[in-house]
Amino acid sequence: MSPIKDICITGTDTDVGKSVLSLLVMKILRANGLNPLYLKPFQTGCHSPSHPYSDPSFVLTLLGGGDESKDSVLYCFREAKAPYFAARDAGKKIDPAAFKAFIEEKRAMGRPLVVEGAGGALVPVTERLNVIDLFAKEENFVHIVAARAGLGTINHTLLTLEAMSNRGITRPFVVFMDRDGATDPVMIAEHMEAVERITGIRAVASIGRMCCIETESDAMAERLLPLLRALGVDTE
Ligand SMILES: Nc1ncnc2c1ncn2[C@@H]1O[C@H](COP(=O)(O)OP(=O)(O)OP(=O)(O)O)[C@@H](O)[C@H]1O
Ligand SMILES: C[C@H](N)[C@@H](CCCCCC(=O)O)NC(=O)O
Ligand SMILES: [Mg+2]
Repeated sequence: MSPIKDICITGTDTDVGKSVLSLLVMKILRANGLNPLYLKPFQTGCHSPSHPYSDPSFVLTLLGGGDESKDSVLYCFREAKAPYFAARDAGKKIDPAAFKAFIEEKRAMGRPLVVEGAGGALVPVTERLNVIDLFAKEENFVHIVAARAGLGTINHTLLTLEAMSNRGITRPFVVFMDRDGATDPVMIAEHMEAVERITGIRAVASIGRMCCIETESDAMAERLLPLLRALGVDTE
């Protein structure tokens, strides 16, 4: 058993910064004495899990240490599409039971899991199930929503939280990602205010643009300390 709950990272969209947030979560967990395992069960748009454009390559290279990228992916499909369509193009189907078994196998390693979705919450993985359906079926996960920081995010964030709530995920954490560094901090505060007023969920952090992720991510990861405390990790 890992000392904290495993973590699922869902997005309000593709390209919002889930992989960057996964990296920061991995870093802050490591900095606080844990040995997390990053998983990207459904990777699309790549030839192989260790392809330089894959999310595991991005996260694990910046994290340093051994290359676990092959072990962190369950399905990898070449087309840069929703997993269901990318699998279909390859003449394959994604099996939800295989996803469950994959998570169980990784859990048995006793390391906290950091599991990144693919695209946004409602992206299809099978004909009938989407990313958040599969995540919601797993017990004892905490859920983090990576939300874009810019204008339009109130709507996308609330829709995502509603979809999660409809599947029994009622208390996710929200992190606003200012990927382009273009959003006025006052506006980000307003996004947080709107989300909290309407859902009761308080955003735990906002992440600013890093000009160089390699050199700035350690410091940026510190912004997730409130999240760690909420997860019950003893922080130094
Ligand atoms: N805070 C940030 N500072 C600098 N660059 C960022 C930041 N957040 C995200 N990016 C960049 O934005 C792009 C999209 O981010 P990322 O790959 O994390 O998105 P994603 O949500 O994981 O997408 P996908 O759905 O493909 O998994 C990447 O090039 C990433 O390096
Ligand atoms: C190709 C992207 N990078 C991503 C899949 C995004 C699907 C978005 C589908 C949609 O919402 O229209 N793949 C992935 O995260 O592995
Ligand atoms: Mg990603």
